[in-house]
Amino acid sequence: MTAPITDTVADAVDSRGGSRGTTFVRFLRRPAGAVTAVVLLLIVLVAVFAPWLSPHDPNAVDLGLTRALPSAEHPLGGDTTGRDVLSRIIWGTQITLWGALVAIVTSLVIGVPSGLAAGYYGGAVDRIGTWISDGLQAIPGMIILLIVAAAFRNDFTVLMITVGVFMAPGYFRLTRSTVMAVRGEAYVDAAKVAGLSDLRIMGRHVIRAVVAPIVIQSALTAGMAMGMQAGLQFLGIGGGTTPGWGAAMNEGFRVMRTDPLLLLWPSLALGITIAALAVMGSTLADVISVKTPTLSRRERKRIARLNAEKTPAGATATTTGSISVAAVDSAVRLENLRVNYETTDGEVEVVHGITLDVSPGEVLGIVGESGSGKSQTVFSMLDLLPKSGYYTADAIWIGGEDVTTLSKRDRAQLLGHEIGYIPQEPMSNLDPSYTIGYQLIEPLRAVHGMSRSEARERALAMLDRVGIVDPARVMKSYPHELSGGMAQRVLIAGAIAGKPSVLVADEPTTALDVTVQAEVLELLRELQQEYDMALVIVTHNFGVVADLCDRVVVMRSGSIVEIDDVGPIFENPQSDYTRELIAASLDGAESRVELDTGLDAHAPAAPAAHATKEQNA
Ligand SMILES: Nc1ncnc2c1ncn2[C@@H]1O[C@H](COP(=O)(O)OP(=O)(O)OP(=O)(O)O)[C@@H](O)[C@H]1O
Repeated sequence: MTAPITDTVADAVDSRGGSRGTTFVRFLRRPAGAVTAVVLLLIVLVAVFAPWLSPHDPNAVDLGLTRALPSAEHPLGGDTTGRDVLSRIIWGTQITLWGALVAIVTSLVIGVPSGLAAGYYGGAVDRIGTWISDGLQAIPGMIILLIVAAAFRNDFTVLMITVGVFMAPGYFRLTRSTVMAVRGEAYVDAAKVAGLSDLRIMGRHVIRAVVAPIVIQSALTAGMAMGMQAGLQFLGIGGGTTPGWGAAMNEGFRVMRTDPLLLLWPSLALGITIAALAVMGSTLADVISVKTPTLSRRERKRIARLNAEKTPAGATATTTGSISVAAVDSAVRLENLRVNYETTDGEVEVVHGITLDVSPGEVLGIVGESGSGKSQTVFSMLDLLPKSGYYTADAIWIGGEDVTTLSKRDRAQLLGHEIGYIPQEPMSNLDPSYTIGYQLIEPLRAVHGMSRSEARERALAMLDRVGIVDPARVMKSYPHELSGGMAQRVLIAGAIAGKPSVLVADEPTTALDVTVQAEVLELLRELQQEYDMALVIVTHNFGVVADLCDRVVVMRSGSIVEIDDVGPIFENPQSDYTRELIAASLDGAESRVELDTGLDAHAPAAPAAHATKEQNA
């Protein structure tokens, strides 16, 4: 038996040095992250080394320097009272960063513990915390700041502490909602059961969930605090003799017409710092939320090779399912297909080595409960897995050719030619900005090399064929003008326009009104027979299976539990799971026969209790 693929991937990941790098490393790998890190580091260095970097005393007045233009000795010139602008900007960096730090620490100290307590305990603690937070937000902060400035003689640090108090509700709400989302997690219960104190659980386990959002929030709050600080200084509050950027902007603003540079320098300093913090916040959010970095093609091949090497000689990989015809005679054949996703918890295998095939002209149903791996199986067939996922397979045969040897590009060429695809959600698969005609004609021209008039003719014919009443009008319509049933017919028309030999339909009726489901299934059956296509239909409805399919694959938790012709599956299911699925699917549903003989011939809901293909033919 082969080693579990996840072990091998873990090995591979470890061999690359930890779980694909820390958040910080991933942040630095992004161009925006690297640039902002460098910019912010420089700003911090300027602030720390201000006494050494500043060429002059920032408060020293030299009347000869009044409004002086930039020169070699004073690279940014002099201000309105004859002080060196560069020195004041450098010292202003220190003041600005200090102010932001004071405000953030104050917000953190107030907002995070109170948010933790409110989210963790809920009830009265939460209510009181929320009232205070709402109350703080309702108070006009500027008036309080003016009072504080007057009471504390414009003390800059006290003012920034006050700014921090007004920013604390942001941290409170963020922490509270994050904690609420995790407080019911099994690991929190487990910690409680283990007898840990609430304080310890919050401090050790729950706080971990809030660290990432708080770091992001802090980057944004720092920018806001700097903006407020500059705003206050601009209004002449909290400035004093402190060489702050806001005070410099105030001065520059007053002489903007005659000495615009005096406004430019502090504005640039503030703008660059706030922009860097904002970009850092959004890049961090990106890095932290998108925790599914993709493995390169080469890496995936290496992992597949490592797995193969781990398989003992003579042993074959565990696989479920079976095949019915020789590979070259099949329309599609999957051999030992595995699908993996990279998640925050590492590599997860969601399809565990399945083998199945479809003959030309055959209808194969893939059934199973939600999450059983049906869609992942067909996405692998189509090579349409999302970036964070990948498959490995001994072979995937399409039209008698093993397509795993093809390049990504050649593989894509099969779509629309060899394989057609009908998705689950018709509306979201049509572009709202283009007419139906454009969306049908474009692929026929681009993929099938038809002229505009040929493509238009084919599109009209296909729309007519799928039962669209006024094709010429629908061609001019936009998706929002169509009903769900019409949209699905349009997509079916698009899928078969290239006359594929295999049509893959992923729950094609799930999103449709129950009254049109049967019509769409009927249409699929007709088209499949008319074009003699193999049809792979994903569903969790055994009624659909009974109605449409020749053979059925029953999937559960990423494996095939049963694969057989429709007759035997219904008459004598081998697995209890299949039996339960049939019972659940058909329980209480009217049969198609009952519906067809009923009053409304067009109202056959979830098709098909005990109907068979023969009965419906
Ligand atoms: N992007 C993803 N990242 C991680 N796991 C995923 C991702 N997409 C799907 N999965 C997992 O793969 C498994 C199979 O999903 P799949 O979509 O194939 O189920 P399904 O049988 O088609 O279900 P449904 O009938 O609900 O569409 C599920 O456990 C799902 O959580």
